[in-house]
Formats: sequence, structure tokens, C-alpha cells
Amino acid sequence: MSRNKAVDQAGASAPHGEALRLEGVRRVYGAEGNQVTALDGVSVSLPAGSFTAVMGPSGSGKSTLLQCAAGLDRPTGGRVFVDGAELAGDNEAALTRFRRQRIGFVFQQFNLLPTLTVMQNVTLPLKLAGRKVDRRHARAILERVGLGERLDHLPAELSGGQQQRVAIARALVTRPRVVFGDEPTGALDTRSARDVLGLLQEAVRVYGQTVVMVTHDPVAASYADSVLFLADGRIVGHQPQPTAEAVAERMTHLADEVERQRAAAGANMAGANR
Ligand SMILES: Nc1ncnc2c1ncn2[C@@H]1O[C@H](COP(=O)(O)OP(=O)(O)OP(=O)(O)O)[C@@H](O)[C@H]1O
Repeated sequence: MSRNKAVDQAGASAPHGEALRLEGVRRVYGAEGNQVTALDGVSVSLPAGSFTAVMGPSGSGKSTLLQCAAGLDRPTGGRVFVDGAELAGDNEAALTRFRRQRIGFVFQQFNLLPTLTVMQNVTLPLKLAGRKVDRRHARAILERVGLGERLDHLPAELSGGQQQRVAIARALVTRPRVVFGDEPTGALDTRSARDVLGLLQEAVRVYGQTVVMVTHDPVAASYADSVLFLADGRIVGHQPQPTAEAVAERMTHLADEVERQRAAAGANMAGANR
């Protein structure tokens, strides 16, 4: 099958029930001599209907992982499969089409269009994907996120938590296979964060979707079925059935470990330069 096609339809060979697979994904930023390896060979397989949190120290590659997995950034090497189909090649239009069909994304800062109403923001992905704008379906999703009464409001007329719930409705309206969240609760108060996490959990448990969420917050991570820990661009741990306490403890150890490794690497470099 051609690797130059934006999306290789490899669904038939995909393991049953696998929503997302990364094989040896690398992402190197910058020009030669000034390169940063953000992802250093990440391989992972996530089953359909799972809720995974991605955690790790600042700069460990969490956002890069999400962006590569969602087809918003291109890996330097390795392969990404969503729902059994490979995200690959250099055909930008086909990649965009693929994203619009199978992927939803929720950002920390909501990213709603300020001049569009709640309903218009939510139906926009359907328009962009050239699909029928089913307002009844959009309204049902907005009711599900508790905003059935706010359809004609502008984002500026809503609280942060409400705006993020609109963003979740927008991410779900196309019925995507995988929903990615990059710190979706990072800008919210505790109560709004809990609402948003409950909605993501519902997408998994009731609607069978797959959620992958980057977070710094052990409490948010405890809503997931499992946590992947990243450090220096690699997966260094996995915790099923996470509790906030266990995750917080693991993160403290991870931060100490990364600091020790960086100090040792610095000492080696200094020794080599002497
Ligand atoms: N566009 C870019 N150009 C150059 N370097 C980049 C770029 N994007 C990310 N990086 C680098 O790649 C590494 C991983 O960044 P990334 O944003 O994925 O980390 P993160 O774990 O999400 O961090 P944080 O928790 O602080 O958001 C960092 O060293 C970062 O500086």
C-alpha cells in the first residue's frame, strides 16, 4: 500500500478494538546543530473505549505526542494509526479530511470562534467536513453538556467552564473515534473541571469513544482508566486504575529521576569537554 497516500486504509489488518496505535514515533524540532528531540521512539496501543491520561514533567513531549497522534503535527519518524488507518504521507488535504472524520480535539483555551454563536461553533466541524448539518443532533449534544438554553449566545457571554463544554460538544458533534484533550481542564475552576471530566468519561463509558488527555493534575488523571507517564520524549511508565494519590507520588518520583538524569548527563558533558 502506498505510503504517499495521506491515509492508508489499513483497517482490515488492525487488531480488533484498537483505536490508536503509535509505532516508534519520533519528533525532532529545529535545524541541524540546534535540534530538540521532543519524542524519542514512542510506541503505544490504546483500545477503543478507553480513557487515557498522559502525564510527565514540563517539556517531556506530552503536547507533541498528542499533536502527532491527532495529525496536527507530523512525526519525523514512525507511524500513527487511528481506527486502523494510517496517518501518513504528504497529502495535506486528505489528512485534514481524515482528522475531520475521525478525530476531535479539545484545547486548554477552548479555541471557540468569538463571532459565532454556540450553535454555529458546534455545527462548524460538520460544515467544514461537508456533512449535513444536523441541528437536532447538535442540539442534543449541547443539551448533554448542559447548554441547551444557550444556543444563540456568543462565547464571550459564557463562563470558562461553559465555553469548554461548548468546545467538547464541538469535538463530539462529528462522532469522532478518538477525542484528544490538551489540558482541557487547565484553565478551569475545580467544579467546572469536574463537569468537563465527567463529560469525557461519559463519552467513553456511554458512547464508546476513546479519549486521550494530557494533564498536569493528578485528580484529573484519576478520571482516566490508565495513565501513561512520559519523560524526555519516552514512555517511562503506565498506571492502570489510577488514584490521585498514586499518580501524584509517581510524578514526584519521576521529576526527581529526570532531574538526576539531566544532572548526570550535564556532568558527563562537562567531563567530555574538559
Ligand atoms: N515548535 C517547536 N520548535 C522547537 N522545539 C519545540 C517545539 N515544540 C516543542 N518543542 C520542544 O519539544 C519538547 C517537548 O515539548 P512539549 O510541548 O511537547 O512538552 P510538554 O510535555 O507538553 O510540556 P508542557 O507540560 O510544559 O506543556 C520541549 O523541549 C519543547 O521545547
